[in-house]
Amino acid sequence: TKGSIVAGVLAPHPPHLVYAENPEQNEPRAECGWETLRWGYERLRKSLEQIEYDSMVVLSPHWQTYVGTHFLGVPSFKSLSVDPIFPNLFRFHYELTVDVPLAETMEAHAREAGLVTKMMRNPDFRVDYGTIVSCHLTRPEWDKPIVSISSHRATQYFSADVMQGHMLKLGRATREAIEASGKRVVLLASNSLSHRHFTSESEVPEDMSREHIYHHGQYLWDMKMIELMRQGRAREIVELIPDFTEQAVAETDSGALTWMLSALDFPEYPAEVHGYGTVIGTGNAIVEWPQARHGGAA
Ligand SMILES: N=c1ccccoc1=O
Ligand SMILES: [Fe+2]
Repeated sequence: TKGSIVAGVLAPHPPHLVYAENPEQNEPRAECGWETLRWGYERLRKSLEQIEYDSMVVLSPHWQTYVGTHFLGVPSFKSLSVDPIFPNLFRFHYELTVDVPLAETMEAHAREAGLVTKMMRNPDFRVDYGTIVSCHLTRPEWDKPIVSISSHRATQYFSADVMQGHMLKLGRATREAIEASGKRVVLLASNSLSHRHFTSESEVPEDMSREHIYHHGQYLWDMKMIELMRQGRAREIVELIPDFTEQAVAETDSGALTWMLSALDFPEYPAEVHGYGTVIGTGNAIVEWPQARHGGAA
């Protein structure tokens, strides 16, 4: 049977959200924090309970590669992930499985589409925190295999437009690979939206009296992009991403959102916004494109 993408999710990865959840895998403990976003992830999880799927595929801005797009290619990983900037918030003992056959099919389709690709075969590789946070908040049971895709640095090396071109191709290749695999897959674009942020931390990191958008202009950009999502205007979102990336210092620089909307073939139905909130001043939206409820696969 032909495989399908059953949902696409904008699934931001601030480690603060895992810190505040107090899961047993994370060493630090919090007294509260970022509840509106965490409730948004609860609404997402409830929505995803309605669908059957085999694997999750995530593109993470925090697995940064400099020569092409890499795919995790080892069946499982078990280690400790310490956030390089927030070791006081995120020291997470992860144990995960990888859908290596699906990753290999994706890598082959991407390579045939002319992209520079590589399978990552190092069993001692430390999985990045963006992959871990987005997968944990989407599926804390950790009972589904994942594929993790790196973000290359075309935006920084060349421009946001060069990144767009690569990600449009990678999205199409992802869709074709999933269809060929026969699997039901949820895609996760693991990025924040506007990304100017505070450079000093409160005495109590989860002190929500200190949490707010960094700058009014960032908020206006976030609301513009979210409104297009709600109106089912994915193509216009993608066309705006280079300006959004540059003017809101947005984490769409990673290519993750472009990749996902391309893989979904630019849905024209309204996306479901499960929540929006700031984390150290950055804008974060949890948004679901329920593909299976709109005529199935992309
Ligand atoms: N994108 C992020 C946003 C906010 C806070 C921390 O880490 C992140 O990686
Ligand atoms: Fe990030």
